[in-house]
Amino acid sequence: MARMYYDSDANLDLLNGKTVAIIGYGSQGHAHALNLKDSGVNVIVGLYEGSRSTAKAEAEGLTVKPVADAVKLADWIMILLPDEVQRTIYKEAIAPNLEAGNVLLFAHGFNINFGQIVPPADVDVVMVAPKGPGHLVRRTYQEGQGVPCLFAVYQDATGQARDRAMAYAKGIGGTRAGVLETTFREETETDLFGEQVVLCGGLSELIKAGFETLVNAGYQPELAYFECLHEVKLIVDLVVEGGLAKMRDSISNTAEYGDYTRGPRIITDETRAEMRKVLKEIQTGQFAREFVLESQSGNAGFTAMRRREAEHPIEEVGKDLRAMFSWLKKA
Ligand SMILES: NC(=O)C1=CN([C@@H]2O[C@H](COP(=O)(O)OP(=O)(O)OC[C@H]3O[C@@H](n4cnc5c(N)ncnc54)[C@H](O)[C@@H]3O)[C@@H](O)[C@H]2O)C=CC1
Ligand SMILES: CC(=O)[C@](C)(O)C(=O)O
Ligand SMILES: [Mg+2]
Ligand SMILES: [Mg+2]
Repeated sequence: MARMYYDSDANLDLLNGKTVAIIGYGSQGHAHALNLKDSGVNVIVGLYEGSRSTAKAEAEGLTVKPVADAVKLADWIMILLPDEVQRTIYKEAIAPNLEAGNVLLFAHGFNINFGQIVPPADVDVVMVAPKGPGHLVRRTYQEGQGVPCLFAVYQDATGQARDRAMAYAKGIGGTRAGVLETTFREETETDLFGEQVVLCGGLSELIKAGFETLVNAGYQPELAYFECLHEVKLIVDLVVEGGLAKMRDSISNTAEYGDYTRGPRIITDETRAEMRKVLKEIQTGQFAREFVLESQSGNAGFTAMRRREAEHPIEEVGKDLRAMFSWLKKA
C-alpha cells in the first residue's frame, strides 16, 4: 500500500520569507493563490497585460504583476497557465527571469513529460497536482478540508526539492486530505487517461447518450436530465464515501441487479480495447502532439467542438432547471 503524507509530514516553515508567484489565475490559479495567502504565505500573481483575471485577483487583496516581473520577484514559481500556452510563456517571460535555487512548480506534468519545457539545471522542479477541480481546491480549503494531491520531484538542484513540494502541498491544503508521491510521467499519463476516459470524456458521453436515448424515445427532457445527469452526483457521492459497495448497498435490489447485468453491456470488451488504445496514444505522445498542434494552429477544431457541445439540448434543459434550484450549491 503506497504511503500517504499528511500535515505533520510537511513543514510550512520552508515557505517563511519566501515569495510564491502563481502564474495564471484560473481554476487552479485562484485556488492556490488564495489558499497559500490564507496559509500565511507571501503570494503574488503573474498575469499578462490586460488579463481579465487581474481585477478578480486584486479584489481578493492579491498583488498582480506582469508574468516576467512576478518571476523576477519570486523564489517559488507555480505555473498554472493552460497547458497549451505554458511553453511559449515559459520561453518568453519565465525562463529569462529564473535564478539559481528557485523552485519551479507545476500542477500537471504535461509540459515537462513531453519536453515542451526544459528547465535550467540550477532550479528545483517539482509538481503538486490536486486530484480535483480548482474551485473545489478552494471551497474545501475554506471548509477546513482539502483535496488530495500528487507530488513529484523532477529535478532536485538544492537537495530540498521533495520537502519544498510537500510544504507547498500543505500551503494549498493538500496534506489535510493526504498527498501521494509519484513521478511526472505517471501523473501525466494517468491524469490524461482519467480525464479522457472516465472523469470527463467518458462520463460526458455516457450522460449525453443516456439523455438522448430517453428523449428520442419520447420521454420528457426534464426527466431525462434528472435521471442521467442530476442524479449522477448523488450516486457518485456514495461511491466516493464507501466505494461501489456503499452505493450498491444504498440503491434498490432492482437497481443493483440491473447494475450487474446491464452495466457490462454498456462498457463492453470493445470499450476496454478502446481505453487501451487511448492510453497508448497518451503514452506515445500522439495525444500531446495533436493537442499542441491544435493550439499552435489557432484552435479551430477545439473552438468548433466547444460551440457544438454548448449547443447540446441537455445544456438548455439543465440551465432552465438549475435556475429553479435555489438549493443547488454553485462552484
Ligand atoms: N482545472 C483543474 O481543475 C486542474 C488543472 N490542473 C492543471 O493546472 C494548470 C492550470 O490549469 P487551469 O487552472 O485549469 O487553467 P485555466 O484555463 O482555468 O486558467 C489559466 C489562467 O491562465 C491565464 N492565461 C490564460 N491564457 C494565458 C496566456 N495566453 N498568457 C498568460 N496567461 C494566460 C488566465 O489567468 C487563465 O485564467 C494546468 O497545467 C492544468 O493541467 C491540474 C489539476 C486540475
Ligand atoms: C480536474 C482535473 O483533475 C483534471 C480533469 O485533470 C483537469 O482539469 O485537468
Ligand atoms: Mg486531474
Ligand atoms: Mg488534467
